[in-house]
Amino acid sequence: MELFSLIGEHNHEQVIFCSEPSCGYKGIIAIHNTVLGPALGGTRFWNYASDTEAFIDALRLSRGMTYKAAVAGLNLGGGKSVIIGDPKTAPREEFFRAHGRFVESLKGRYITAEDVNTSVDDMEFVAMETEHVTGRAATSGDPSPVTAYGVYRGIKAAAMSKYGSDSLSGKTITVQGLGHVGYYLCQNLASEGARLVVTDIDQERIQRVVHDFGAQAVEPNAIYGVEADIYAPSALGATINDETIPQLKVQIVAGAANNVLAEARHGDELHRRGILYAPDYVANAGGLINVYGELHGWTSERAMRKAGEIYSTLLRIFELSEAEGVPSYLAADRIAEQRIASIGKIQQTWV
Ligand SMILES: NC(=O)C1=CN([C@@H]2O[C@H](COP(=O)(O)OP(=O)(O)OC[C@H]3O[C@@H](n4cnc5c(N)ncnc54)[C@H](O)[C@@H]3O)[C@@H](O)[C@H]2O)C=CC1
Ligand SMILES: O=C(O)CCC(=O)C(=O)O
Repeated sequence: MELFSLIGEHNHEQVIFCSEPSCGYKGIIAIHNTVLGPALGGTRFWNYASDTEAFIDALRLSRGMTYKAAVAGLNLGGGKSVIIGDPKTAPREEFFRAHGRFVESLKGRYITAEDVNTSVDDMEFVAMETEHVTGRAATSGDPSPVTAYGVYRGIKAAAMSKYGSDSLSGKTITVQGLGHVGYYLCQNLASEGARLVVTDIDQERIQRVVHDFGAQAVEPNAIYGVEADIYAPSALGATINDETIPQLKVQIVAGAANNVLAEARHGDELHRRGILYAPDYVANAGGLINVYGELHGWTSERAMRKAGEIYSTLLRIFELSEAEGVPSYLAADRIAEQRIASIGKIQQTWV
């Protein structure tokens, strides 16, 4: 593997490999682009099969954050970090304080927060070593309810574009992943009368959603073939791929997961089949909006209001996609790239 060719493929600015042998901590911090501001993105804790897999995940996730911040109109760049290890057995305080020290070494170029398998409690350990951490207990807390609300608004926008009405009452929605975001997403959807078909690899999480929202559960791999209106991927990425696309019997794909498309060409394929795709980084920007508030005077009302705007942002993207005859993921990318380019030019003036 040629490291610099991978870093150069999407113009990442910086990647740091971090190690603390005393506790076995191994982490990677990837900064994709800081034209709009410091790179903000959560920390994912995952038992990666290889260091290469972790490295590529950090690259893909951090790039997504650049686009997410740009389209949401935030003054943030894109970054993300991953910790390699078993989240069930690793010593939390040692790992997250070690991670915090490496975040601190970047002096604010990278700001962290929660992601898969990391919690508000973990961020408190990070905060013992650096101030460049958000999603703190005393301020904005767990971003997941805001992320879920934004995804819910995104699903409604997709319904409006596809069906001419944004009502989700009576619609069948499949939800994959019932963790921090997935649970609250189901709550939002159920409260509007949607019929939920759900899956997870964790039985307890399934039972909670079946019990609380009357959802029907299916096996993890059966979710793709369920006849439904909308598929909401809300676990890990790359679930829209060569294997799953032919199984889909839905009209809309809109969920919380980052990097839903295994490759860009899978977005082209959804478009070709007439399946409306709400670009992941647009639909799931609520968490970023929430933690961004921590840098600029956070209030719950402001975060929810701004996350609600995901509805109009997505409608704009769907309109652009239709007007220009391009897939929705490309329309979103264009909006992000235009903002980064134009603000980048303004900032060339020395002040
Ligand atoms: N937490 C947040 O505010 C934000 C999260 N996201 C993204 O949303 C997704 C979910 O995040 P969280 O809910 O925070 O993570 P989480 O770790 O709380 O939940 C993920 C859930 O997915 C399940 N899962 C894993 N593999 C699966 C599979 N193959 N099939 C079915 N279920 C599976 C896990 O058991 C877990 O319940 C991730 O892709 C994350 O990057 C994006 C923006 C913000
Ligand atoms: O929501 C968060 O925890 C911070 C932002 C982030 O990492 C994400 O949107 O994926």
